[in-house]
Amino acid sequence: MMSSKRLWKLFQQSLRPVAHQKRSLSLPASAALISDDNTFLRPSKARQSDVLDDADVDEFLVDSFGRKHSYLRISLTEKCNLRCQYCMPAEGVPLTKKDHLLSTEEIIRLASTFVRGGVKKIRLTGGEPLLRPDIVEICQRLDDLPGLEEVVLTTNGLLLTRKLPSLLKAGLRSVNVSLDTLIPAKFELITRRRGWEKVIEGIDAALEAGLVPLKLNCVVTRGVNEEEMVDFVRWTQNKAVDVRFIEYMPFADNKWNDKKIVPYVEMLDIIKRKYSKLERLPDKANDTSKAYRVPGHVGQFGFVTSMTNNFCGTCNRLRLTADGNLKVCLFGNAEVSLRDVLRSGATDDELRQVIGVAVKRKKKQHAGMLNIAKAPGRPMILIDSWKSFIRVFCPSFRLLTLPSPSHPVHFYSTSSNPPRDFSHVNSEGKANMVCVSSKPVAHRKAVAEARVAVSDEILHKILNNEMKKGDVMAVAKLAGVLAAKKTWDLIPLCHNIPLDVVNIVHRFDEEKKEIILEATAEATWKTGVEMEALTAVSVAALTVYDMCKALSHSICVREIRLLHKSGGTKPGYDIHDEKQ
Ligand SMILES: Nc1nc2c(ncn2[C@@H]2O[C@H](COP(=O)(O)OP(=O)(O)OP(=O)(O)O)[C@@H](O)[C@H]2O)c(=O)[nH]1
Ligand SMILES: C[S@@+](CC[C@H](N)C(=O)[O-])C[C@H]1O[C@@H](n2cnc3c(N)ncnc32)[C@H](O)[C@@H]1O
Ligand code: SF4
Ligand code: SF4
Repeated sequence: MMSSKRLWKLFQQSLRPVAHQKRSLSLPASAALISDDNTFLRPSKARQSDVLDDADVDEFLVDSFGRKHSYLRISLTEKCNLRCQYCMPAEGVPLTKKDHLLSTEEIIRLASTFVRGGVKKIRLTGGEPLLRPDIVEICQRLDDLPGLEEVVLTTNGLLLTRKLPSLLKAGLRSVNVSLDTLIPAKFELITRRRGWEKVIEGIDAALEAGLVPLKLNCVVTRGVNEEEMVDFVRWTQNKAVDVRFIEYMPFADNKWNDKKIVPYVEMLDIIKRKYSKLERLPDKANDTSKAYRVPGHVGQFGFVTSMTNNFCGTCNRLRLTADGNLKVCLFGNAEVSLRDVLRSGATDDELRQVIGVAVKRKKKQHAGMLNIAKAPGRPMILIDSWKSFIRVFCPSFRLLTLPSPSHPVHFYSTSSNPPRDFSHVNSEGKANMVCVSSKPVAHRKAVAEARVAVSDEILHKILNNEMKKGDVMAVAKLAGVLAAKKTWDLIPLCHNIPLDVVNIVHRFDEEKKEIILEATAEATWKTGVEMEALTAVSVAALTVYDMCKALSHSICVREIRLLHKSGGTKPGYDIHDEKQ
């Protein structure tokens, strides 16, 4: 069988001719942009319409509500050169170690898996994406991916003037720039840094380069900038900008309470006081923004209403954090580490499988305003939102969600500093299901026992089958057999083994007042059945408890243990040998 490395190499090689061919295409007049050194910029890929075509999205990118995910947002870094009050603490966020972040190659590899699955648009974000030294290379290599229609970027604009020419050459198609105020001193207050003039320069550079309409992101916060909205709307008179007023999103870590939110309807009212006649523009499918225009203005404005009027029904977005976690929802806490899956040498199919499981778990909509406000982490900068929670409440916890039985390669990692001494968690903190593909099929047998200590009265009633709930031992044995068959469902890293037989017997030790349950499991397979035998007696013993608990709660399940194990390649185990 071809190794995944070889497969990947072949895949990359197969991309090159296509990429070269694309660069030699003649430039459509509308896309002809001239850079500052007077050379033609890289042609943007042609798009049929403003709406992403999601017709050919593969099943693994379709969630259980039928939403097709054709839009991927990749956070390139957690670092930022601003400290916006609503986003970051003054001291910045704790940074992930460099080798735990996705490398250039890993970003491209993961992106290509998504793109081959039907992703048409990739937005680079962060942190501040322009701080990533390889941003131009990433842009260019993403643009080379056949099937990807556009690579776009969200930035705070500080470094935009400097980086824009090379980014455009690399194929960047559009930019969203964040700007919350038109007053330089207020900029410093909101972002805790200087640089308003640089952002304005960046905006002008983008407009001059023809990136119109240029989307501006303006987070509106009560008591800070809501009165400035009319000034922004005035800006749209002569500038080809689309100012999006964003409802401030509260979350536990940004320490601002939800009273800071200015709801969409209130924002609209404030603007209408100055501009009474507004034109409501049609919203594009999957748009986060409700669009308006003052009649006669060149530009437009809109509202991103995540808090009061969610747009989850048409959500087509997935996110990749800088350390490689897939977030299926901005506000979801469960993340799957695609970096870990990738670094374990997974094939493309395995990656797709893992992504598919996560996508299928995507919720219908976000958890509502109040729950969002309580959510740990910083959803907008795409850092692992559970890190802080786990560190505080459960420092040694590494495996957030355990593997789904039907999807063996399914790693949920929450830490970059894993323990070293667990056999089923390797040195990178990954869940490690032992591969048994090379093991021989052999007859295997295991016997386990459990003891249940009961009162005289209970023992007497069981012996005489007088318990009100029914025949205790018959029910317990049945429960044990069912449990054995479900062992791989219950014990996370157990294999699914086709059992030949499970047999449970019991005897009474009247002197010790114990019921002794003994389960034998047998299979002809590649791996042993001791977990099946142990699960069988455990559940049988618990069922005895359940059947009898009306009479006493001092029933004690004890000594669940393996008595015998044989078959396969390793020497057998027998409790009697151990005693000798
Ligand atoms: N609820 C929710 N809000 C989002 C999501 N993505 C972006 N937003 C909001 O949109 C704002 C602007 O984000 P941008 O990075 O510019 O991306 P965008 O507006 O989605 O980008 P395009 O629609 O591609 O232009 C953010 O501040 C969020 O308020 C999302 O998936 N869910
Ligand atoms: C997290 S930033 C990353 C990209 C870049 N640093 C920037 O600021 O554009 C992406 C967008 O999220 C927005 N954002 C951050 N925190 C937010 C919050 N608490 N509520 C609403 N939007 C927020 C920012 O204004 C920005 O437009
Ligand atoms: S919103 Fe963007 S610019 Fe502001 S702190 Fe967050 S990541 Fe940095
Ligand atoms: S909150 Fe989640 S489901 Fe709703 S639009 Fe955002 S990412 Fe999509």
